[in-house]
Amino acid sequence: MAGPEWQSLEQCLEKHLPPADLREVKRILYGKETRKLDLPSRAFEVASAADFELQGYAFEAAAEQLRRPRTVRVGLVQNRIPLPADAPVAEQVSALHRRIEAIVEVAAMCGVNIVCFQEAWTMPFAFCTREKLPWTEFAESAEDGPTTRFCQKLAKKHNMVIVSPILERDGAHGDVLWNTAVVISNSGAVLGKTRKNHIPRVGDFNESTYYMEGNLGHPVFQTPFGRIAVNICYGRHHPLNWLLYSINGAEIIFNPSATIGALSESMWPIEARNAAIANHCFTCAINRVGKEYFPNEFTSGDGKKAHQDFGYFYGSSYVAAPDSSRTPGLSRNRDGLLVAELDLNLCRQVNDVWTFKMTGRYEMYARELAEAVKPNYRPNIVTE
Ligand SMILES: NC(=O)NCCC(=O)O
Repeated sequence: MAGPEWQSLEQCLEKHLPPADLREVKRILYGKETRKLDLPSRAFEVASAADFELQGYAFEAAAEQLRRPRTVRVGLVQNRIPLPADAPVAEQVSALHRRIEAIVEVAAMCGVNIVCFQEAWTMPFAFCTREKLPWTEFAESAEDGPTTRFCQKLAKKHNMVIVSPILERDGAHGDVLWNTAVVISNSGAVLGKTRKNHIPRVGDFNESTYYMEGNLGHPVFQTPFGRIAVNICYGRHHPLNWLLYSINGAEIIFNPSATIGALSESMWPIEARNAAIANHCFTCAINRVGKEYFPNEFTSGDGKKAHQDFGYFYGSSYVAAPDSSRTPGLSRNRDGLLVAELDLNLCRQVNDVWTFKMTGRYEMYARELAEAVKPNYRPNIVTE
């Protein structure tokens, strides 16, 4: 499996396909072409000096007579950890704050209204180790921890909604941990929080060692820039999880993730895109970048040798739209900011054409599911 030397699917297609073939391949793999955003040259200069990639695209909707365009710019941030995983905890957190602050400055230059960071962005993705200390020391209060306070300042300064996925320490309930995304309003107030509903039990993703499945349901946050929800990482494999955010009115669903190539790279371009189509909304898939090495070896419980890394986090963050179009991905190997301009009117326009909300048989599914979860359920299999 390719590591950082393989930059991206897009770069490979562009390098090898003749233009006519490339057009057709892109039509199928990426849908209607997204327009390149004209971002300020200063933003590109700052991004380049700070060694991160900047890309911008716009999704368009048809003009309506009664509604004005509902245009919003989202920013997706992917990054590697700037310090090694065995550096002191406070230094790692501080280095990540500085890195994200620099990227958010550029997001502000690009007119971003809502920015979302990657899953557990203030720490290395240490859940593979199954060790408690020092990793649990990265957990913070969602309401008033140092990272939330840091994000509040940024949100207010840039008039930007910030989605900040962290490892949460819940002091009000016995100091337990959660995998949480804090949503901070552009006013700087904490609008609320949402928790990861599905915990992976696959490969080295040993996350149930640290926290349990979220207990906050499927909240949707009304912001001045649209209704948003956060489906954290492994939740993207669960169509009903996306559905319930959509049923609660989400127009944009962020999917902050941490996932590796050997496990999920072939699923990555499909799942968030499919969710955008199936739920008539925009989805924003964000993945971290690079390899993270841990001080102590761990095994994957598969009879193979112990090792000190998880595998390769392949970045490739992208935005998908309800009409099946999507942006190209950020690269697999660099920190990056993807800016996407969305016209939220597209959600209802596609809904009116494809009518999934109208043709979905929710009452039938609800009835049958209610039966299927009963312990004495007998599957409805017809035999001769
Ligand atoms: N962080 C996380 O839930 N990763 C699980 C692996 C995957 O969903 O690809």
